[in-house]
Amino acid sequence: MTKIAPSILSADFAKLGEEIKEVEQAGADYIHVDVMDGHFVPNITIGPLIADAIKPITDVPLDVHLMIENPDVYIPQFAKSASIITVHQEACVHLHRTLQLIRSHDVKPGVVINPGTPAEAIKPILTEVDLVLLMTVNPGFGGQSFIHEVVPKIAQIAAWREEMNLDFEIEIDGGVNEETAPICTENGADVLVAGSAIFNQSDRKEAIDQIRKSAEK
Ligand SMILES: O=C(CO)[C@@H](O)[C@H](O)COP(=O)(O)O
Repeated sequence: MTKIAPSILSADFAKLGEEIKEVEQAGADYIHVDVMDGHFVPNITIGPLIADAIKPITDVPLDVHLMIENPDVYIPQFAKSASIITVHQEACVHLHRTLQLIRSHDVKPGVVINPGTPAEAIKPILTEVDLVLLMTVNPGFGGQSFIHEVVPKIAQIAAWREEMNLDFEIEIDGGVNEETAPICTENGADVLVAGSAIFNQSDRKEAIDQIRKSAEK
């Protein structure tokens, strides 16, 4: 079954705990936590203190997406709460070492690439990851439109996964909704991140169910 990861970037931060409880009860598979530093991306969001505060209120694994420069500095802090930590290929000077650092903290390592980065940039490290996250918007903000030109990269990563006999998950993030979800899954995606398509709806269960249903058509 397609996994759904609500992105709390689009939640109401004044009642974050309630928002997380609601998507947990609505069947979320991961809670997607967008960490932005105002340098790698033009926005500032969540730090390790917030991730630590979220962790005890939910049984859903935290999928922490680091959109920050020098991620190695913050990995030990986020490792206290995260089940998965993803780092950007574009932000890592020594990507292989950074992925091993994440695993050394007993956290699943994942790699992310921006829409403008070719799939080939991460081919040499696919053996090191539990998850590949393909951005279908330029990172920094929720509510943007899905960039369709990324779709062939989903299929390419899925083909390499099969050829190399690997079993990492493929996650898609940005502009995912009922219309774009099936495009992702028919090309090999397993996990769909959705922010505005879930949190902008009053009935979060209905929103999650609809995205999942359309993804599995
Ligand atoms: O990482 C990001 C944005 O940088 C995403 O996780 C967004 O939060 C997704 O929001 P929607 O496009 O689903 O509204």
